[in-house]
Amino acid sequence: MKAAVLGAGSWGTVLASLLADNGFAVTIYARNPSVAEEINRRGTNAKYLPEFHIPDGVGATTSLEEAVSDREMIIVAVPSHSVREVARAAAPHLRGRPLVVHATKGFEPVTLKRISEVLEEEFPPFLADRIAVLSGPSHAEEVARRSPTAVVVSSKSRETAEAVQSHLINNYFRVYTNPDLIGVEIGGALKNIIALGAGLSDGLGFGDNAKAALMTRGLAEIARLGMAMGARPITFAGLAGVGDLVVTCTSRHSRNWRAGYMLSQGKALEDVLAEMGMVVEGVKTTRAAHRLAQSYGVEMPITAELHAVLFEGKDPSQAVEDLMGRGKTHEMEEIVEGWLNLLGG
Ligand SMILES: NC(=O)C1=CN([C@@H]2O[C@H](COP(=O)(O)OP(=O)(O)OC[C@H]3O[C@@H](n4cnc5c(N)ncnc54)[C@H](O)[C@@H]3O)[C@@H](O)[C@H]2O)C=CC1
Ligand SMILES: O=C(CO)COP(=O)(O)O
Repeated sequence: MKAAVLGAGSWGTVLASLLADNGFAVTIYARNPSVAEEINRRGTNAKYLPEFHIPDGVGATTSLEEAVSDREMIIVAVPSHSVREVARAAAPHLRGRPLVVHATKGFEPVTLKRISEVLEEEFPPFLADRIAVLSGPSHAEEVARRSPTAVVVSSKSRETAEAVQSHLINNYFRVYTNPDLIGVEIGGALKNIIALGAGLSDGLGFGDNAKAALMTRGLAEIARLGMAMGARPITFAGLAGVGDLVVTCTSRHSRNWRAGYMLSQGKALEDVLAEMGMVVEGVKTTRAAHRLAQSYGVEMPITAELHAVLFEGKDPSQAVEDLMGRGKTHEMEEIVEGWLNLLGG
């Protein structure tokens, strides 16, 4: 079986290696020729995964045509702002009916569309039921060392989700399926906002109470927007919801947490992003979620405060004070309502 992975960053490289472990011949599409050459010659991708040796069975190319033609499966692992451009360029070269799995956590910045919607628009209609999302708590650095990981795959088509599950699952990578495509995509995207907040909270010297509060109330607003956009509330109790939230808010590998921490130390956003050298999806997703919350009429106080800190120059300590000083409210009302709607509908 032959697969392609589009995007030679940390996640694309590790997913390609996972597929090679599962017996696939894999071609990574790398935009940067020196990265493709390093993967082919030395079996490394040192910028993103310093000590990782890419297994045999993985090669790289800078030709999108060579990467995608004649593949059983194509994994899209570029940042959310690049998905449409890459998909549009790949579309004319697709042959057969490959499974198309995206591993991108975010929304398209301008249109606010989910990534599977972008792929559906750019790929031929006969591939619409072959599109899936892979999400859940999965830092590339840990999958690289084959540390036990559990993730979730969703698609409009159960057959597609189960086919992807069969191709990706192995003894260190446990793959579940979930029929709620919208919820799985939204959980993976919105958790990055809360991770930025967790980094800020830790950097400001707040304790575990503060982080637990942020994660739990963060999950409440993720679920609130998710439900408004058509997700099932129960999805947010699973790997794409609470699972990913836990890993991203507590792991030293988290890019979004690290960015939040650096911001708390007084660094400017542009400097933080330049220093990271890797995509920090939560920044663009904060902007997207803030706009989505307004258009769906959903309250997202943590997201709104982070938006003010990132883009309106608000002092993080003031943001915390304003969050703590909000009017009194009830904890679970909207979630319970969502459940009741689900049970009734
Ligand atoms: N790193 C991780 O542990 C995980 C990342 N993800 C998600 O996967 C996506 C990619 O993340 P990472 O690999 O961490 O990012 P990264 O910053 O390590 O790598 C991104 C790669 O995409 C390439 N790229 C960007 N625009 C491109 C374009 N127009 N054409 C071709 N290549 C392009 C870059 O050159 C780079 O190689 C993000 O949405 C992220 O949220 C999801 C789960 C885990
Ligand atoms: O989505 C991820 C892990 O599931 C990676 O994002 P972070 O590196 O910000 O945690």
